[in-house]
Amino acid sequence: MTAPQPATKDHQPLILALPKGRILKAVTPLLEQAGLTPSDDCLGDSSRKLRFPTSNPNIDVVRVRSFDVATFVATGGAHIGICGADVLMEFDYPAIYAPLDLGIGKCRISVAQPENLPHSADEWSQWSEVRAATKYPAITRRYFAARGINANIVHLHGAMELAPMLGLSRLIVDLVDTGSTLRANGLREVETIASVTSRVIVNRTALKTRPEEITAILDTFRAACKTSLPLATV
Ligand SMILES: Nc1ncnc2c1ncn2[C@@H]1O[C@H](COP(=O)(O)OP(=O)(O)OP(=O)(O)O)[C@@H](O)[C@H]1O
Ligand SMILES: O=P(O)(O)OC[C@H]1O[C@H](OP(=O)(O)OP(=O)(O)O)[C@H](O)[C@@H]1O
Repeated sequence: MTAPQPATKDHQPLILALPKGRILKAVTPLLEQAGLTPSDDCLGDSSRKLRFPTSNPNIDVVRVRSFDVATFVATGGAHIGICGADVLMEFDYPAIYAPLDLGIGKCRISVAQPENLPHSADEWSQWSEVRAATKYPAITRRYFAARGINANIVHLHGAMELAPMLGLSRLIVDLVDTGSTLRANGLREVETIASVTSRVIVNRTALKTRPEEITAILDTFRAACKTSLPLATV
């Protein structure tokens, strides 16, 4: 890649949307490898700033909630982003192209229920309705609809594991990695809906209007992934 030239009035920096939290930590070594090190205050919690320059004068980073990364990229507010496949599956935005799996943020999205209930998904074939707590209403509806079951959703934004014990729902649909959060709350995984890793995502229009710059960034991420993948796990 040729040395990046500074952005000018007529040539605005590309915006890369990153999720705060665990993915930001995991992706930092990849950003460094890709020559996109954000300014120091991007990684700390003390700054109230949300937009940061990087070591590449043509690329600025914005730090947003993980679900909002997809929305910023789909609407064109950001040209590129990094987010979990769970978020992409939930929104299914046609404006987003997800060309690169970074292999970080590995987990799965699963259905879980209290340990003391019969735990075979076969039992569900008897049901026409189920109440499920989740922050993934679309994924949950689709999953149960494919089995002929109408899912009544209790839409939460965290602590889904509390829902069955407090009578909000029979099931939850949530992310599982080690399974320790489920176990600590008397739940067990019944079925995996999908495996999840984090992807580099691109706004399709931006890819058409600024193809060389975006392809160059994708190439640097690809190269960075090859060299640092074994270290870059959440
Ligand atoms: N336990 C986990 N193990 C590995 N990856 C995870 C785990 N939980 C979440 N992820 C991945 O990290 C992404 C961000 O999750 P994180 O928990 O950091 O944010 P969040 O709490 O969902 O976001 P916010 O605080 O913005 O609502 C998820 O979309 C998923 O792809
Ligand atoms: O299987 P485990 O290794 O226990 O990981 C699963 C937990 O991780 C995520 O929560 P997170 O830690 O991000 O907290 P929050 O979403 O409730 O804020 C997810 O929502 C589960 O609660």
